[in-house]
Amino acid sequence: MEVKHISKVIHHQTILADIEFEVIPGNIVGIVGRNGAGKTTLLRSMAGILKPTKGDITIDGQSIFLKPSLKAQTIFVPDSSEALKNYSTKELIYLYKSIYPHFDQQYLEALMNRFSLEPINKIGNYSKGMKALFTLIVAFATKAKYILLDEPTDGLDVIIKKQILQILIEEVADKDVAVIISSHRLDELEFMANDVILIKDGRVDSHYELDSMKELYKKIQLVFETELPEEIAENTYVLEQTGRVSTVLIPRDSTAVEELISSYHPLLYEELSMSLEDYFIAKLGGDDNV
Ligand SMILES: Nc1ncnc2c1ncn2[C@@H]1O[C@H](COP(=O)(O)OP(=O)(O)OP(=O)(O)O)[C@@H](O)[C@H]1O
Repeated sequence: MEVKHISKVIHHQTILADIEFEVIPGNIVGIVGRNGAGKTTLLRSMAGILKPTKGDITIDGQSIFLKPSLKAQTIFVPDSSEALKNYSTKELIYLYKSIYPHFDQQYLEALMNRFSLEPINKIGNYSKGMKALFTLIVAFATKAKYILLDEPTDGLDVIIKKQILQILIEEVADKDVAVIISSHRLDELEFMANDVILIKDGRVDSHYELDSMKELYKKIQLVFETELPEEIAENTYVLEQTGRVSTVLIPRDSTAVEELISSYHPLLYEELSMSLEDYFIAKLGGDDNV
């Protein structure tokens, strides 16, 4: 799937501006950004639900807006299953079968069994976690190639989250599908996604393959006789400072910053492993929820 320079303007407000990237089956792509950055609008555009003001979404080179049958290769799972709450599981399966020609009911039933989900007369009566699991299982049962998930693990307990992560990873490893996830949970994305796209004010601020991103920065712990020298604070990203102990990020290839640090003779200089979360906190400024 190619996202080709899409822009979306709603009521004279630019929600998305010139977004471009490619999604290759076999990958999990994380879309991160602060509230209101445009993640949901982007996912809904990729599913063909919203038509961009400019640009196009193509699958194998063909526009999903000019060839609507291609939309059956995508499924968008919203962050709240409110819209589905009055359906029974049976009705929902019937509905999805009519939209997705390759819907795999056997697979759905096998996964429902595995996660002890009984068929129900009203999906709204499932617990929040069961609803999330069920909608995810249904999404994979559609056999769509591009699964678009809006905050799939938001508000779920650790056990359900693990189950969801497990299904995601198994699906992508075994089948020719791509999963595109918007999430605030950077620690989970780090575990799952190979590709991370940071959206800021409707634009792609940065797009990194996880491994190459970790090569850009170095996380170090520093201890000085007194508190962190101001000159160092100004030339690094300070992640944390407790008394004389500071944790900072520095560009990996910057000898100038390394020299600056050593000129202050730290009592301790230790490299720590860097997480995706560290990077985004530095990039977006001091907020765990990007
Ligand atoms: N139909 C609409 N009419 C007017 N404004 C809209 C519409 N849809 C989205 N917006 C605006 O576009 C911006 C991006 O919204 P979007 O829901 O895509 O962001 P998001 O990154 O998914 O946010 P969140 O993390 O809070 O879900 C917001 O400022 C929102 O108010």
